[in-house]
Amino acid sequence: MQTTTAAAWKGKNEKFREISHYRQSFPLCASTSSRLTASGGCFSSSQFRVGKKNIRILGNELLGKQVVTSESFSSQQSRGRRRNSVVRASAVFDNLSTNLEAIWTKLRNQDVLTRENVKEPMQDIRRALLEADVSLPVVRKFVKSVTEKAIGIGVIKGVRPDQQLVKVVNDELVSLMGGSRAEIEFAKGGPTVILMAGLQGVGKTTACGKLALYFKKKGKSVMMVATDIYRPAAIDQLLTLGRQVDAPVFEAGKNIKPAEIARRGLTEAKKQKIDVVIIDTAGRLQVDKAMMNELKEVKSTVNPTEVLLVVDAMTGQEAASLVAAFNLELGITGAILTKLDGDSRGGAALSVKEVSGKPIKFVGEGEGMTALEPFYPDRMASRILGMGDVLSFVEKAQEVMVQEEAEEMQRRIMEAKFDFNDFLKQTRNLARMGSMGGLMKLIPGMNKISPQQISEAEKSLKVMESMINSMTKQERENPELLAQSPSRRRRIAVGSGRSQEQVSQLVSQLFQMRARMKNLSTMMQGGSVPGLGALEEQLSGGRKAPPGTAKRRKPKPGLQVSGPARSAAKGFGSK
Ligand SMILES: Nc1nc2c(ncn2[C@@H]2O[C@H](COP(=O)(O)OP(=O)(O)OP(=O)(O)O)[C@@H](O)[C@H]2O)c(=O)[nH]1
Repeated sequence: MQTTTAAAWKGKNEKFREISHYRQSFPLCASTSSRLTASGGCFSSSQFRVGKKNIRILGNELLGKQVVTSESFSSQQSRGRRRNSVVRASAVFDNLSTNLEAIWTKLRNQDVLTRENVKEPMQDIRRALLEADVSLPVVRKFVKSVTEKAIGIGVIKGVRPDQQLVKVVNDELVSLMGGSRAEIEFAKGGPTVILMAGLQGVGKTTACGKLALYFKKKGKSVMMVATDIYRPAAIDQLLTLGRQVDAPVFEAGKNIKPAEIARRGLTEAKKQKIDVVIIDTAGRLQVDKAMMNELKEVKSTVNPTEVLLVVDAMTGQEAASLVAAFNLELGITGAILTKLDGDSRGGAALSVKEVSGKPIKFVGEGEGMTALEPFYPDRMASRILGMGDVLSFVEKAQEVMVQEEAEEMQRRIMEAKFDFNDFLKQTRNLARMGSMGGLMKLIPGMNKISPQQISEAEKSLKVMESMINSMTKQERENPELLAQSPSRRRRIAVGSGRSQEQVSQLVSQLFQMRARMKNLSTMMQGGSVPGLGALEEQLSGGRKAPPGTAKRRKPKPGLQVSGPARSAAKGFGSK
């Protein structure tokens, strides 16, 4: 039978915690009318009043912490039918997925994505994300970034604008959730120590058991350490879970400081040559000084490899703020998002990384010990959009387009016809790909470029774009006109708000690029790529002034190009 947990009642969480604790601490139920069994469970059919609702308890489970209610039972029954892990996580995003689906249809009759026609879908996306309980600053940033990327795409042959938008939204969702999977760090020597932190009832102890099983399946030996000396039955709960997953639990009773228990546990684990030590800690109703100090003490005592904050998905964007707060106070390495199988709207999964800077490392999707999965941003994004086939179709079409463009570009390069239109197209292609970083990595020999150099290059490309936009059609197609005419260069400088020196430099760079690219293509045919150093220099923002530009001590009105570009630039320049 499926069960709903005490904490699984959004908004009634705390009440249920109380009930849960009553059930462990006192022989009477919270309703005062039902007696508890000796083991802490209710007799069946007890009544609770939570808010305005009467909740009837139908049965009790392990450790008196799980309750099946009349209300939860029917909804759980229908949910139970869909109980494989993929579908369970999708269920969290059901609303968001449905809302997004409706949005794509609004673009069906468009030819291309423009600032105007994406406006309405973007407002809808904004609303859908807010409804999913994603935090407002995150939503704003997301919408801005999707808009910019969407309108920069242009036409991709055979791909509809709505499909393009799906792809952009997918890519942005992935990057919002951290890009790639954040793995658990393992200690270089000695046991890997994982310190678990979190508020009361979020699923810390359960997550300890789940993690223990996860590592055991990976062939590691695991020990759990019980340092929650405050909650009655917390130690028993961990011992039971330990038996369930077949992992030893270190406990030293309740009359000893948590940091000392942790220290002794670690010593014992070292003695037994245990690979992974998971330390369960006490939760509080809210972040308070005493809790933080205690955690800090445990942390400094055991020097953990990982500090994982367990947060409840049902608290939505609050979960994200909590991760940020704990990170500031304690310093954490990541989060475990629990109860993603519940009625949450998914906002936490989307907000945590952006709000806190810390990744979600695992998600809990049920009460059972196997209901824990590593968090993969790309898989989660696909689940939200549910459009895997559209995504791969757009990717394929983009590849084909890039290839066709590349072939055309290559032809023009070979013929030394690379002009300012090509230059602009390339600049826009780079922008369309999000960041130059991704592209650079694909070019052999270019992956050594630092992110700072890439961002400088991106800035410098923007400057270039502004100057090219001030050129006439003729000048773009025929850069020789600019090389020969200082007055044209002056006009462009005024029009683009740049200096004449910058315009001269740009013109000079184009000729150098022409020559180098020609060089490059000849070399590539011969199998070597020695010209990349020069290209790298070009793209890193022209830090070194190209020879023959206005950076020379005595700028000349015409342009001269030296080095490898000399042959191509021959004939242009000077008055
Ligand atoms: N549905 C669902 N329930 C969960 C999940 N993780 C934990 N729970 C349930 O949430 C309740 C609280 O879990 P615990 O592990 O006891 O929470 P805790 O954070 O250790 O609580 P304290 O020790 O009091 O701070 C239990 O009933 C768990 O079965 C999950 O991923 N999904």
